[in-house]
Formats: sequence, structure tokens, C-alpha cells
Amino acid sequence: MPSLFQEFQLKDVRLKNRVGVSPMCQYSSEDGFPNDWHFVHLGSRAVGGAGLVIVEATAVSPEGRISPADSGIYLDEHVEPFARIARFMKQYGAVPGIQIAHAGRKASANKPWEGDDHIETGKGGWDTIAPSAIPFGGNLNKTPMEMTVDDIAGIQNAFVAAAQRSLAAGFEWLELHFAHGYLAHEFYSPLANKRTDRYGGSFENRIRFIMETFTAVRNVWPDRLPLTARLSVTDWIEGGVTVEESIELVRRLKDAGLDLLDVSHGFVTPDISQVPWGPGFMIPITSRIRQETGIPTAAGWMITDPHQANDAIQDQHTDMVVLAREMLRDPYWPYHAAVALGVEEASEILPIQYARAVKAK
Ligand SMILES: C=C(C(=O)O)c1ccccc1
Repeated sequence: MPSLFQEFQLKDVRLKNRVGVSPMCQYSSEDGFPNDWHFVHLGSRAVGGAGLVIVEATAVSPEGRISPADSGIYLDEHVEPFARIARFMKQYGAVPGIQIAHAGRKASANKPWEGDDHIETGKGGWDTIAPSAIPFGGNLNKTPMEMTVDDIAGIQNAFVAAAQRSLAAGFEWLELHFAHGYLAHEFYSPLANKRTDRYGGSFENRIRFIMETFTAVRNVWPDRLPLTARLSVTDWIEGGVTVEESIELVRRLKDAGLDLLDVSHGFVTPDISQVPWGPGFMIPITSRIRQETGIPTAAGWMITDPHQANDAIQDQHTDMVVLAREMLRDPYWPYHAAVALGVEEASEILPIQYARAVKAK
């Protein structure tokens, strides 16, 4: 059986294969509520054969949404609409996952197809918060309010409550969003965090928000279920976070109970000129982190080809792959990958309603 289609056991959860659907913002909610769009978007990728489907960055508080149309799990009323989606995904063989997030200084923005820029406070937008009163830049030039220590505690409590609601909704895989220039990454990166208190300056201080938040969530998330994190392990920019620092951070998170790292990069400033874009460009860094920390990993970014994905796992660079745009292009990518890799009875990766017909010539 090709490595990509071997099962993956993490704590009490078993993925039927090593293919994950990355959390991808849909900007299609009202007051955070998922709707039929999310049901079809996520359900179809479970039907298409992915072993894990992760719901998009879901805000832990209203002002933590990237846009007013982001999903959220900051209300108890959000639980049941998400539970309907989680049940469907599980029924059709995918482990239901969710990413919980706070957008920090990148919040209060228009949808990407409506400008991707900040919305004026009071005109549909809101005041943003961040470790320091430093704007992201580019289209997102609002100066955020520097968070007080009480603000920090409040957001950490919101992550805990969001984790509890995610569990109540039936999710079995939780991913904390520590990447892409959102709040947790803003605390971690010296490019965004200029604080002089216990949350800024030294590495120890810059990882404090991440460590405290992770530990608080671990205390309420059942040990039998995977608690994971997506981390920007490098900023690619002089003065930003480095892979070496991130290896140390991952070691500490692993000691605190991290079950898997979803390895990502960048986006704490608008400058992406240093990113070495190319097919599977994050696989070597993922491999290094996996080797040097011993943490199970998910590798993403420009992984599109079944052999590319299978080789990354077979060659022990990663435990699984998470696909984003390729899954938008083809929700049935796992099935097509199974055919390409010569998996016997590949059609059985699909639900019984399709499998027999698909198998027939
Ligand atoms: C909308 C994003 C997310 O939710 O992480 C994002 C942001 C930057 C790069 C990739 C993805």
C-alpha cells in the first residue's frame, strides 16, 4: 500500500490515509455561523476521500475574525451548526478537525475579493488588538491597540472556551492557529512584538502567549484526541522568527502535549519576496523539524502531485500532507491520487453510493 494511503494513528484517532484538507477561509459566514456553503464545501472533501478535513480558521471572539464573514465559535449557538458538519464528515470517513484562531492586527478586513483591506471602525469594521501598536502594513494599515495583560488573559480564556465548544460540536482534531501573521504569531515574531513586559523581547517572553494558550487548551482538550498547532516556523526576513528558534519552541510545545505540528511559514509582514516558492518548498524544513524534535508533522504548501506527496511520507520527511488549493481544484484528489498510485480497489475510497459505479468500466 503506498505510504500516502497507509492509516495514521494519533492518540485515539485513526486517519484512513495521510491526506488532510487544510483549513481554508471561506469568508461566507454571518456572525460566525457556518451554513450550507460550509456543509457542501467541507462535506464534499470528506466524500472525496480525505482522511482529515480541517474547518477554516474559526474565530475565538468576534473581533478575532479576519473579516466580518469569517466563521466563529465564540457563541454556544455556533456548536450545533458545526456539529451537523462534523457528523457528516465523520459519517463519510474523514476525521473532523477545526482550527481556532484570533486574527490580531489583521482582523477587521474585507473579503479578499472585496479588497482584502481594513474596514473602517464603525462602518462595519472594528478596532483591532495586537501585542504592539504596530500596523501590519500594505492594505492592512490600521494601528492596533496594544493589548493589556488583562486583554491577553481574556483572549486565552476565549481560546479555551472555543476548544470546549469544538469538543461539544464533535470535532476530534483541534488545531491552534499560531501562524500567518495572526495574533499568536504576532506575539512570537520580533517583527510584530515590541513589548517590554513579560510578553516581549526575549525568546522566552515572545513564546509566552503561545505556551500559555497551548497549555490552557491542553488542560481542557481530552488527552485521547490530537491537539495540534499550525506554526509559521520562519518569517524568511532578517530579524524575524527562525527555524532554529522554532525547533526549540516545538520541543517545548511537544513537552507540553503537542501531538502534531502543521508546518507553515511567513505572513507576519506584507513582504513575501524572500519566500522560496516552488513545488513542495516547505518539505525540507518540515523534515528537519520532524527529525530534530521527534514531533509528528503535516507538510503543506505547493503539494499537488500524488507521487510528490507519497514520496514525502515514504522518505520520512513528514507523517502526512495537508492540501489547500489542490483540494479546491479537486475535492476528489484523494481518489485520483489512489488511482495514480495504483491502489487496488481505489474506488472504495469513495462512499458506497459512488464506489461501484466508479469501478465499472
Ligand atoms: C487565510 C489564511 C489562514 O487562515 O491562515 C492564510 C493567510 C496567509 C497565507 C495562507 C492562509
